[in-house]
Amino acid sequence: MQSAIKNVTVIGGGLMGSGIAQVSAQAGQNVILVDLSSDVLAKSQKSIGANLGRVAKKVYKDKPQEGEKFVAESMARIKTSTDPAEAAKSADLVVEAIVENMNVKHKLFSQLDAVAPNHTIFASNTSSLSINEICSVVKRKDRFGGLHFFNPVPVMRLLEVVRGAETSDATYKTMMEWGKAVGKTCITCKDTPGFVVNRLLVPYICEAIRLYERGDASARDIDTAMKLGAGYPMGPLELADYVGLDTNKFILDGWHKKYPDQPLFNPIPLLDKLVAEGKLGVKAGEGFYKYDKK
Ligand SMILES: CCCCCCCC(=O)CC(=O)SCCNC(=O)CCNC(=O)[C@H](O)C(C)(C)COP(=O)(O)OP(=O)(O)OC[C@H]1O[C@@H](n2cnc3c(N)ncnc32)[C@H](O)[C@@H]1OP(=O)(O)O
Ligand SMILES: NC(=O)C1=CN([C@@H]2O[C@H](COP(=O)(O)OP(=O)(O)OC[C@H]3O[C@@H](n4cnc5c(N)ncnc54)[C@H](O)[C@@H]3O)[C@@H](O)[C@H]2O)C=CC1
Repeated sequence: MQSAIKNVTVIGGGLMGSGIAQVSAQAGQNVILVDLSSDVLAKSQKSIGANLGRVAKKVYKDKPQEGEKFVAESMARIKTSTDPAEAAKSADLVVEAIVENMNVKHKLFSQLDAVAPNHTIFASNTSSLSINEICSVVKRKDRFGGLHFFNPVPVMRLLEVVRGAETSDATYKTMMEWGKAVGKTCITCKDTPGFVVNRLLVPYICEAIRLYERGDASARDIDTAMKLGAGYPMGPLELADYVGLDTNKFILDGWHKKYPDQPLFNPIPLLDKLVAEGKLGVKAGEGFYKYDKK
């Protein structure tokens, strides 16, 4: 699948941004990966190299030399920068994957809107914020939408393409084509809380935490139940630890504030307690389970 997009600027070089940069470069796009921290960028490049190696091992199983060439060429397509404005100047598409905070996203997009070429499409990878609210600060509302990837980006095959109230047909079509070009199956979402996946996943995980909090079953049994009884690759509490309990809480709190009458979004005392104790899941070494710290 051809895409009109050739130059992609990915802003935020953390977990999601590095994955988005990887799949874009793998698909032959020129990428600039931006973060405020050059340490983060160095770490991202390292993890992208390792993950490309995993892909190469699989795709070029019997042709190690071609595998090495694939890794080297993909890596060469990724430049890095600590200057978002400068990096947006050559972009056909900007994908934002910075911290999940409306004010910070507003600040970034208004800065980019002033310098990016007219044709440049802006997209946010937000998992829980409204696309219409994020794009309220830019003039190019017709060239703005959501491109919501899933973690781990190189492995998860879905891309949610979110149409805001003013996203044009042309922008939507370009985003869908680009998603296909980077190897994803795209679905179309409206700008509703959590789009499709997180609107279902967040209440599901929260109900699992409430079930455990009530003492109805052990954490292990809840996870085993959903893996063996419903065919999920991870149980809900394992997934909560994997995503990060702070992220779970952040999303829940934001939605509770916005939709106080929706009981599914009510706060969960056990989740609040674990986060207050710093038990944030895999990244902290402990959440519902204990992990070796990386
Ligand atoms: C309240 C909730 C709030 C959520 C809100 C925030 C989040 C969001 O906005 C949206 C999200 O992302 S939600 C999370 C979505 N992700 C999931 O549900 C992951 C579920 N887990 C899995 O699929 C597998 O356990 C998983 C794929 C992770 C690991 O699979 P395995 O256990 O089988 O482990 P492996 O054998 O190591 O890996 C399987 C294959 O994948 C390859 N691989 C893994 N990581 C990779 C990476 N980073 N890059 C490239 N390849 C990678 C690995 O090589 C292996 O390949 P094969 O050898 O061919 O099988
Ligand atoms: N973690 C997950 O499973 C998923 C997260 N998302 C969304 O993706 C976005 C990023 O999430 P993660 O990658 O998990 O976060 P992360 O914390 O791993 O990475 C964010 C990066 O953005 C950088 N950053 C912050 N402000 C910046 C700015 N103004 N300019 C340039 N860089 C800046 C930080 O230095 C950090 O490296 C969030 O909106 C999140 O909701 C979406 C799908 C899944």
